Amino acid sequence: MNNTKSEPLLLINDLNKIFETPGGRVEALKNITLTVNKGELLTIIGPSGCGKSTLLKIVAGLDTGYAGPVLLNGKAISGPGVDKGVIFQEPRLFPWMNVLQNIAGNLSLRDSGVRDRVHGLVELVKLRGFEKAYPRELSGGMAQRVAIARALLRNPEVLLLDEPFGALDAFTRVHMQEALLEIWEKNKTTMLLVTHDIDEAVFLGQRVVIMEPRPGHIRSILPVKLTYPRERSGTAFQDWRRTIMNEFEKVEGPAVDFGSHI
Ligand SMILES: Nc1ncnc2c1ncn2[C@@H]1O[C@H](COP(=O)(O)OP(=O)(O)OP(=O)(O)O)[C@@H](O)[C@H]1O
Repeated sequence: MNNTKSEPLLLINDLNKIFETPGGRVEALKNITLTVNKGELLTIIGPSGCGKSTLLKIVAGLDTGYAGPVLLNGKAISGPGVDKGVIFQEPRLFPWMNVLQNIAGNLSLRDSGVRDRVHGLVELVKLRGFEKAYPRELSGGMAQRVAIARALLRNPEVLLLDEPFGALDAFTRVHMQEALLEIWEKNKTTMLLVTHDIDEAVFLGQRVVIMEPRPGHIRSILPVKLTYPRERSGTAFQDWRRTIMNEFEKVEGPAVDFGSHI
């Protein structure tokens, strides 16, 4: 399935980001140009320090000190907001709130509209039966699904996922990748997902952005011309994995995870 409309949502044009540090200037991002279409699922991969998180933070509006236009729906991103959902490696749930309350956040569950939508999201992320559970009672994968539901409740234009499954064991990670694809196919939310895992990048991405460090820049953007669901053990998947891997082997920098699949 390919639910991408060729309508641009995110336009990044010659983005440059420099950190001034006591040790000198760090060119975290250099000449980043990227267009992401509405409904697209894009994965970003690269060795440590190539600027993946910095790029995501800028799109999230969490870092506004950069040069070069970054436009969401034609408007410059000027700060964080509910139109940009962010998922980090750790789910960042409130320990004193149950699943429903964590998803609702500052929205009142007494509002029947909110309640209905929260319950719909509980279904979507497959947490029925755990509505009243507290974060300490959830597995890592379940907690991450709560975080995704919480972001989706706000109807974000784009969901930004920074190594969302990096802290999970390989088995749970594979399940979460499948769950995320299901959510994406049902909800059609545009997603940018940063990962260290080539398998994950190829399994999820319609396009894979390969970044390189010092300075952080895009080395290449490769389409993965495979329909969903993708069969990891299939020849076509392995061929695409090899194509991305071949490109990746040219990247300089610390090693990445070449295979966390089970
Ligand atoms: N707040 C900061 N102050 C100074 N330098 C920073 C800051 N944040 C990031 N950097 C530097 O910018 C570069 C890119 O960092 P970034 O965290 O975006 O990389 P990354 O690709 O996400 O790495 P990782 O995969 O390890 O998370 C690195 O050299 C890093 O040291």
